[in-house]
Amino acid sequence: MNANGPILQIEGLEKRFGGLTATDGVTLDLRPGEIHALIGPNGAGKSTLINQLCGELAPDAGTIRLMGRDVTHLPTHARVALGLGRTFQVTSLLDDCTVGESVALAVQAHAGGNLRLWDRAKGRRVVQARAEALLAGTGLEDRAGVPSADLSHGERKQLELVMALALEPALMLLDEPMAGLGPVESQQMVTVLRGLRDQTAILLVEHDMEAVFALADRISVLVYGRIIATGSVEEIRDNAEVREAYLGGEDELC
Ligand SMILES: Nc1ncnc2c1ncn2[C@@H]1O[C@H](COP(=O)(O)OP(=O)(O)OP(=O)(O)O)[C@@H](O)[C@H]1O
Repeated sequence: MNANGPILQIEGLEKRFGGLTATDGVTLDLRPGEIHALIGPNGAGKSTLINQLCGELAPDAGTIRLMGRDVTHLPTHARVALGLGRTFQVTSLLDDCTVGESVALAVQAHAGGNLRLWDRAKGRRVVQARAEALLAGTGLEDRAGVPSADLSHGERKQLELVMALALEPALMLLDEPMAGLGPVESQQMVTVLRGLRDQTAILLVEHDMEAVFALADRISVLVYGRIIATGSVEEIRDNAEVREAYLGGEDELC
């Protein structure tokens, strides 16, 4: 793969449900280190697109390339092995585990057989150190001993993100990371996501426009399954077609 080539290339992707075209010729790319937001009204086809990228839905036409590799017909686990990471709209944590244990489990799962290179004690220290490094700067550093069940909604979202990052993905698909967060938690999540730029490219599906404008390098706008515009925050804010389609032309996109 070309190191400066796109992390993700989607070309002419199509998905139909009976007579409804939920993904209608979507072409989109993600560059290394980029936060690319995907916005659009309810029912525009954002989840359908994400599910095709994950391998949970098979497209009817088009291609998906991950770091140059055609993954269109690969199963989810093969895409994950190639560097695809994701979080979910619904939290899916192990409530019996503490924050520290949860992250350590994810680190251990990723390290797999490599841990056998060391004796048990050394292996545990390596996992522990990596888990602490992942938690640093997330707002969860001081919560390592707390059971996941006792976390606030915002903290659970952060923990899921950290666990997904333990797998060192080249591309993270984030499905509404701000959903259900209060203003303080949202701000914290924005800070955490901004800090991830060096680690992974991010495709961010998000309704919270303040967060999108604060984070996105580029924004793509999906309406009725079609991308009607891709551009910088300023370009999208000033785009009359976007305002018309997204807000019924009533107001500025703000
Ligand atoms: N499994 C399915 N079978 C039939 N129609 C579906 C299916 N999944 C989604 N759709 C339809 O496809 C269109 C796109 O839905 P999708 O959930 O992808 O939109 P979305 O942009 O994610 O919406 P939201 O912002 O509300 O989550 C909608 O009209 C939806 O009803």
